[in-house]
Amino acid sequence: MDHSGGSKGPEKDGTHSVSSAGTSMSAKGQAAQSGQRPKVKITPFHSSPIVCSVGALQSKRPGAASGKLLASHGRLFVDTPGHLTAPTARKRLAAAATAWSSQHQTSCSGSDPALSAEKPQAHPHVVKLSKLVSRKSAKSSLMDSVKSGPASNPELCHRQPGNGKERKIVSNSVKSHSAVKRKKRKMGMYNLVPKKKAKALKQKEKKMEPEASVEKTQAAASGTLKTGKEMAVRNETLVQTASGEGGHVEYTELALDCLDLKAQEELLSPPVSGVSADTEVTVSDLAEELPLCCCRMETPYSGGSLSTVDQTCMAMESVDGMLIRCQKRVMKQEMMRPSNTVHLLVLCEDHRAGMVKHQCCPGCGLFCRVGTFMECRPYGSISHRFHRDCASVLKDRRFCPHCGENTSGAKELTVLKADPSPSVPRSNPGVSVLAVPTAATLPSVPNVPTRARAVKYPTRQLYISAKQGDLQKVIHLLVDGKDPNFLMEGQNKRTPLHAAAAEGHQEICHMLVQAGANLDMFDEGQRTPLMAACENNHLDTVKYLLRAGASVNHKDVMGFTCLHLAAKLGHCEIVNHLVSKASKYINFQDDGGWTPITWAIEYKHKELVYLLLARGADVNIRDKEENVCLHWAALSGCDDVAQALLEARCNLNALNVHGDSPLHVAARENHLECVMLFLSRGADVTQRNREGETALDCCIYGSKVWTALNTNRKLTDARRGREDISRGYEAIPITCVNGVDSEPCPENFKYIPDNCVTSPLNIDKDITHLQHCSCTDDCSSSTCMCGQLSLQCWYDSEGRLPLDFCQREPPVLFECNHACSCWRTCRNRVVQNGLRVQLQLFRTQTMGWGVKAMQDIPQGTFVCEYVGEIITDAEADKRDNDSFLFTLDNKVGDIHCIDARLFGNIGRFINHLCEPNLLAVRVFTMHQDLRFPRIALFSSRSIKAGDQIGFDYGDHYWRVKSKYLTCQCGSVKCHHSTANIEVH
Ligand SMILES: C[S@@+](CC[C@H](N)C(=O)[O-])C[C@H]1O[C@@H](n2cnc3c(N)ncnc32)[C@H](O)[C@@H]1O
Repeated sequence: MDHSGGSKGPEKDGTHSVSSAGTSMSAKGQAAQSGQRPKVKITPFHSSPIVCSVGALQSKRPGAASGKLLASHGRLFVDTPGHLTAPTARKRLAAAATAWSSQHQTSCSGSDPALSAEKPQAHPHVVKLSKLVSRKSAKSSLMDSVKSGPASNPELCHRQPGNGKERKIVSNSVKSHSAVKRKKRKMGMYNLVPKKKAKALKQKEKKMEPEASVEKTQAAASGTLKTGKEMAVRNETLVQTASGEGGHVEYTELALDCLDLKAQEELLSPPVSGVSADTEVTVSDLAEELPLCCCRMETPYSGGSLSTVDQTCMAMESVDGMLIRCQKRVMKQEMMRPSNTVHLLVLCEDHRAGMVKHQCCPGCGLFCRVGTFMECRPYGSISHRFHRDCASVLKDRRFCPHCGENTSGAKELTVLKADPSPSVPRSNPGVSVLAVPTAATLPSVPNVPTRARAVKYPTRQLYISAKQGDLQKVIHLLVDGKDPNFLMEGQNKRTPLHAAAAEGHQEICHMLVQAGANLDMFDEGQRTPLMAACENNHLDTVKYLLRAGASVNHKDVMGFTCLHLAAKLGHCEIVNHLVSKASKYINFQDDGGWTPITWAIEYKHKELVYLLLARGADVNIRDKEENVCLHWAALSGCDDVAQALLEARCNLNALNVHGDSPLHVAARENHLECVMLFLSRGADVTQRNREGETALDCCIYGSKVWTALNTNRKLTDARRGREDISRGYEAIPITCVNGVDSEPCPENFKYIPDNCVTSPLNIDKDITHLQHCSCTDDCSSSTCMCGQLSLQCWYDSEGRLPLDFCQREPPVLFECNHACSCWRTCRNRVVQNGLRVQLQLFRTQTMGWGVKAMQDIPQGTFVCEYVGEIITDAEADKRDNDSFLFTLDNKVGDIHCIDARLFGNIGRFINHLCEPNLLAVRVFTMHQDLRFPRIALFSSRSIKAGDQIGFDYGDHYWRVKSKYLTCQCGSVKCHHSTANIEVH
């Protein structure tokens, strides 16, 4: 490339040797004579050897240098599933259904304003490209690794609801068993049966059967007694005052824990039919024993430590269609229930007392204190309360579910307001309306025929019906005693609640929950019913499950939360609801380190991305490959999402583990819009990844993305070059301007701040050969205070040469260096400190590029060094372009040159001035090999800001060059212009 700029004519020929008095340039006359192409070197010095410095040559002195609750809210039903007799279930489910409807009505909220969050403008550059260069998503690879299945996950195994629960139940039985041994309880698991009534019942049953299945109970009881004896059964006779009859009634209490486990199970569980599905059972199968109450039974609590929430009474009152749950604090953890057809309850003292008084209906488990209910008074003052529909039915005859007495003697009572009974004070602050309110909008519970179980279904039918949304059948099956927590084989061990939630059958969900379904059961993938509802976009079901107490922060085997699932699938309303309920989970990371917004970005759910941004999603969270959200936007090619992320301050220059920036990813994926956006935001187009690739290297050659990147790089280089041609290598940036023509900033050389060599020159840098200063104090000008003068300091306190510095025969300067005893900050170090004045490369009118001062420069100031490639004179002769040769000829040994043609600094652009303001001085700093001085340019007079700086190339130079070139310095005193030459 042409650097000569305004230079006129060829400059690469003519061998000359010229010297002048002040400064000189030399040309090789011998070479010219031998026919070689002449080389002219700038030699502004006299041809005298370097002998000026005091002691410079004579004093080389060697050696002188010296980083769950398993149960849901209000549900501790972790033992046996609820077994509902037909009327009980109907009643209870109807109440639940009423409650459901109200809840359903009140739960559906409107959309969130966040959904209408500000949407960023799409980037105007929209050009489609054809080919994608993609790398397998790290996400998929990580996903693969995560998909190893739940079996490998210890937490999953631990939480396997089926296994865990079964183990737990067994464990608890054993635990309670051993607890009996350890501790004598006053209230144990007593089966309180009035002897007489038991006898009466037996007689009645005898009359009624033969087909009645009392045998079953008897068998169990028999087993009970047998085992009870063996286990030292505690038999007690209780005496109750029967004021109505004025006599005493004897009750025999049998401790249930004296039963063997199998017997207990038989007593506490519904009859398990071995009949296959769809097989009609016989009449004898239909016969059942009359279930009597166990209001005085108590079961030790076995669910571990209870949370504060669960320390409240679980008693439910039914008042005018409203279910009201007592929330008083419980004092005892032992559980009670009115019959084995309903759940075990932890009760407050009031309700414990009410339970013992038979005020809780064995059919539905609701307390009978307000409203209309039946009262059986078998013995005058003894009151058994139950609901009309909850009476036990046998052969179309109805019996008190507490004692088995015929209900013909029972009376219907209506208590309009709170029972004045002290057990439940009217103003009891511990009683409140449940979070699940009641209303009348639930589809009416179908009328399940009492005892009409003509068909037995397998438990799995409950799952199927729940999935199909067959509410009637679900209720029927629950009434039939099917386990609502049954794990469906072949369906990832999901429960009926999973199935109902996944299909959005919230009314079935409610029935299942009411029947004891665990809200947070995991399937094989460690997913909960809430997750199933979220994944399938059933907002109402999600709302219901959350209100019912489902946990929102569970993670599945891949670490997904509900939010991840909903975000991945773009379920905006679900995400909005989840975030509104539990915003703290918005930045949860799954096993790949991805947050919900990462998934929304990757799957291009723009509205969802905006929603999550508005909700405060963190866009700079790193995934396991160190990607931030912008990497994923670049991968998906959504420039408007990328823009929104940038506005949310996502890091444009974030690098992942591969060293890729978002620009790399967008370029590789050929997403032009994203590439343009990133470039417009200042993405670093020169950034290299770990494979050394820039974004330009990653894209398709010749594509529009390639064109955009290539153009940008050129512009970037040009801009940077204008801003600082030294590329940051100088302490002060050197700007480049061109107000003359269209010539761009020079790029045909490599800017180097210090001289370099391209072939070995054996510069002597032996420290023992270095002159040194022994000053331990400040090195002062002219005279070293240490008294062992070896280096003379020419610089004044401002680091300038003195005004009387000999410009005609400038002395050679030796600066202090590492061999000296002084500090690095000593005064005798100027040239080695580099550029300190503001300079600018500018385009001259007649001399090509030149250099100007951008500040006032006092005389004697070090301005810059002439830096280039140090080559031998012979090498210089071989080179074509001599425009940048500066000879180091010092008459001491081999001649060398500095060629700044290929490697140089700002000095290479300094022109010749016939009235120079710079003076070239030979300086030694880090070595003192006299063949290789540094060429330092000092101001020979004061320079004004804006003045072009230049030195005298020497008469020799012009003698040679005048044939081809006339000086364009413009000085009235110009010695080398054509006119002046003619004058001379
Ligand atoms: C070391 S370079 C200086 C930078 C040069 N002007 C450029 O554009 O790269 C020396 C060359 O600059 C040009 N030059 C320097 N001083 C000049 C002057 N006084 N008159 C004419 N040309 C000059 C000549 O072409 C010379 O060969």
